[in-house]
This record gives sequence, structure tokens and C-alpha cells, in this order.
Amino acid sequence: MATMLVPTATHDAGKFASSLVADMRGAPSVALSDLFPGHGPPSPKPARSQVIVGPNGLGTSAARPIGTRHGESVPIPRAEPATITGPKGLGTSAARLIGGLHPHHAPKAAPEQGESVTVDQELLDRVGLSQLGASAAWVSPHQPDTPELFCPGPVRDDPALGQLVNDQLVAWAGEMGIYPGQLDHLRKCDFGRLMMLTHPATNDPDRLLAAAKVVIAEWASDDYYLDEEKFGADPATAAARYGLLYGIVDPVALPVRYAPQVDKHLEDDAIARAFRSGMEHLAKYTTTAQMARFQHQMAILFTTLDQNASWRLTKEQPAVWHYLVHRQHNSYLPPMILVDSIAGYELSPQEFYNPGVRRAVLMVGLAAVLLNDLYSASKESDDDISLPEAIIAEEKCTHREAIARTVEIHNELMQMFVAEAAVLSAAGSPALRRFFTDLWAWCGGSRQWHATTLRYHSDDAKRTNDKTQHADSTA
Ligand SMILES: CC(C)=CCC/C(C)=C(\C)COP(=O)(O)OP(=O)(O)O
Repeated sequence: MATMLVPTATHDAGKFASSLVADMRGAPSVALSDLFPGHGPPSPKPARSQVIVGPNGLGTSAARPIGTRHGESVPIPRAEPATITGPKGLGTSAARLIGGLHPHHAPKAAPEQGESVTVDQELLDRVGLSQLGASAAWVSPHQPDTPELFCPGPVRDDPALGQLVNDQLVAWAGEMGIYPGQLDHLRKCDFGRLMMLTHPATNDPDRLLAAAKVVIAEWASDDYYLDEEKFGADPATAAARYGLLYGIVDPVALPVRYAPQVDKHLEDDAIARAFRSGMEHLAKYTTTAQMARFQHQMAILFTTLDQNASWRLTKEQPAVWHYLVHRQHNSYLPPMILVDSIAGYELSPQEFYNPGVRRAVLMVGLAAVLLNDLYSASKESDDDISLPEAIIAEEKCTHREAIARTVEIHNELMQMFVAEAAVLSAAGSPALRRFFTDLWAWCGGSRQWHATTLRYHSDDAKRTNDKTQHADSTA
């Protein structure tokens, strides 16, 4: 049976957003504590006290059919080319908002080290996100040495829907020929459940399947081109393969003489085939602009996967800031920015590409994928490139300290996202507020999946936990 884990305030997207953002109680913090053997934070209060089983169409008041104009929306002011808001001075360039916001609405400066983000409560009240600033009960008061993730739990859990999507996904993967001989494992990883958890705004299995196909094609390319040598992955050839793959994601238009070779490539390469099929399915639910932004995000993803391949070849452990720049784009943004397409509304390109919105989206995208760095350590090889590993190399600290620092960085990004999303919501359309809310929900669903999926919790996990303990005891 489907369960909504937060109230569904269908008539007021603002209230819905605030309840969503304010409620951390569904978050599976106990699973995070596994990363800190012997130092688990207390179990969260069950979210079920707030369970409302009921109507579909989360926050539907803010939703519009795909492709309609936002006639009644409050447009974000046009970017003034010369407008630079935010902090100035050395080391602050990354924190500036360039254009797109009235200076009055600009979030305060990014926090200094050790400082927490402050949000404008009056503003939050005005945009209907009153509880948002009060939601930061994110450091476990009982275990001060054990940081708590500032990340919600899942909004909806509908195991039957997840299973339906998973079954269809695995069948499709078999047809495409991806994950040959691995379909049982693929089924157990339960990417259908990931889709059900991350897109609570729709119950339509076909929409979820469309999103699932491209996600699994992305993962397959990561596994088979870059990560898993046992599957033929090779950093030396990864960039060349990603280059060809992008010609499928953003279909190339070749001279007649050469076009058949692309068809042949589609016959030969299961991942290319999977992308072609997945993109066709996705196109059922995207406007031209939504598809274009997805292709753009994929181009960025492939570029950073090439960057990753180059680090593997040179055996370089990136500096922490290099890694963060890399991971901001080698992130979950491709699936995350589909939240409106899959839910059946459209955030306009003007708002999507507004620099302030882009900044907020980049922050939440990085935070979401850092969660992967926390949970996926169990399956990664010894020469893994991840934030904890980069921190260990740079700061000469223990694995435990590096994990704690990673959580802190994640939390800072999430807090900044919340603060800036609130400010932007004040000036933006209802669709923008909904988009931020849906991204937040995506993070909650993703967290749940990472905490439980067999992809990161197989027998191999024990081997790595042993490795973790060893690293701690020898540090
Ligand atoms: C879903 C998606 C955007 C996939 C492409 C890249 C990718 C697999 C990630 C961003 C996830 O990170 P990572 O490569 O570390 O994933 P695994 O831990 O190997 O599952």
C-alpha cells in the first residue's frame, strides 16, 4: 500500500514545501550511523505519526500541464548583466549571485568557515516557507561527535509501484543487452524503487520507467566504460567511448555516407542502444526545453566522467576543491532535473537557467551525490576517487574524520540550498517553488535508497567495513 510520509497540502504549495523541508524525521539516520561503527545517532522518531494516506498529485496547485505558459506567475527579474550580488573579496567568487535577483532578495554571504547559514525569517514567512529555517535539527544533540545528515527521508513509499517499475526496467535492460549476466543483481539493486522514492509526485509507472531507463543507462556507462574493469571498463578508452555516446544522447546528423556506421554502433553497443531507447521514452514526457536541458546536463556529466578517467590514468588523488568542482557536475543532476517532466509540469527555461536558480540547483545536486560517496564506499575499489578519500589524502586524517567532514560539507550545501531556494521562491513562479520542493523530495528518496539498496549493501560491504575499521585503527 502506498504511504505518504508527509502531509499532502494540495492547495498551498508553500505550506507543502515548508512541511516537507521542515520534516527530517523520516530520514534513515540509523543507516548513516553504520558508517561510524559504534557511534550511532539515536533512532529518528518515526514519521508515521504524520502519515496521511491519500490523494495523489503532490502540491498540484503549483503544477501546470507541460508546455503551457506561466501566465499568472511572478517572473524572476531579468538578469542585469552588471549586477553582482553577494559577498565580495578574495575567496568569495563562488558565492556570488550574478544577475537574476534583486539585490534585496540576495541571500546573505556564503558562510565563513565554521559559521552556519542564516536565513531571513521574515522572508520565509512571506513565501510560505515559515518552518524552513527552524528545521535544522541536524546535529544529533545526544551524540555531538556524530554528525547527522541534514537531509529529509522519503516523501512516499509505495513498494508495489517500485516493484512494478523495477520489473519493467529489468525486462527492458535484458532487451537492450545491458548488464549481461547481471540482471539478477540489477533486479536486487532495485532502481525501480529508487524512481518510486525520488519522484513522489507521480504514481504513473510509465513516467517512472522513462526516468528509470535513462538513469540506468547512465549507471551502465559509468560501470562499463569507467569503473568496473571486470566488465571491460578502461579509463584509457572511456573518453573516446563517452564521446560516441554523446552522439546518441544528442543525436548526431552525419553525412549520408557515414550515418550507417552510427546504426552499426547502436547494434554493437548495448549502452548506446539503451540511451537511444531511454531518450525516446523520455521524450514522451519532456518539452523541447526540458529535453535540451537534460542533454546539456548529460554533456556536462560525460565531460566530468572523462576528467575522472584522466585522474585514474595518472593515479592522481585530486585536491579536495578539484574533487568538489568535479563532483558538482559528475552528479545526480541529470536525473534530478527531470523532476518537473516526470511530475507533469514545466519549470520555464527562463527560471531554470536563472543564475541564482542554477546556483541553488548545483548545490543540491552536489549534496545529493556526496551522499553517494558516503554510502557507496563499500563497492568501490581501493583506489577510489571520492570526497572522503580526497580529504584523507589532503588532511592526513582518519577515515572516520573524513566521513564526518564529508557530512559537514553535505550539510552546508543543503543548508545553503534551503536558504537560497527560499529567497528565490519569493521572486519566482509557483512552478519554481514546486521545483525546489521536488528536488528536496528527490534527495529524501535517494537517501532512503542509498541507505538500503543492495548496490551498496551487498556482501562486499563487509569487506569494506573491515577496511574502514582497519583504516581507523591504524590511523
Ligand atoms: C545516475 C547517474 C547520473 C549516473 C552517472 C554517474 C554516476 C554513476 C553517479 C553520479 C554516481 O556516482 P558513482 O559513479 O560514484 O556511482 P556508484 O557509487 O558507482 O554507484
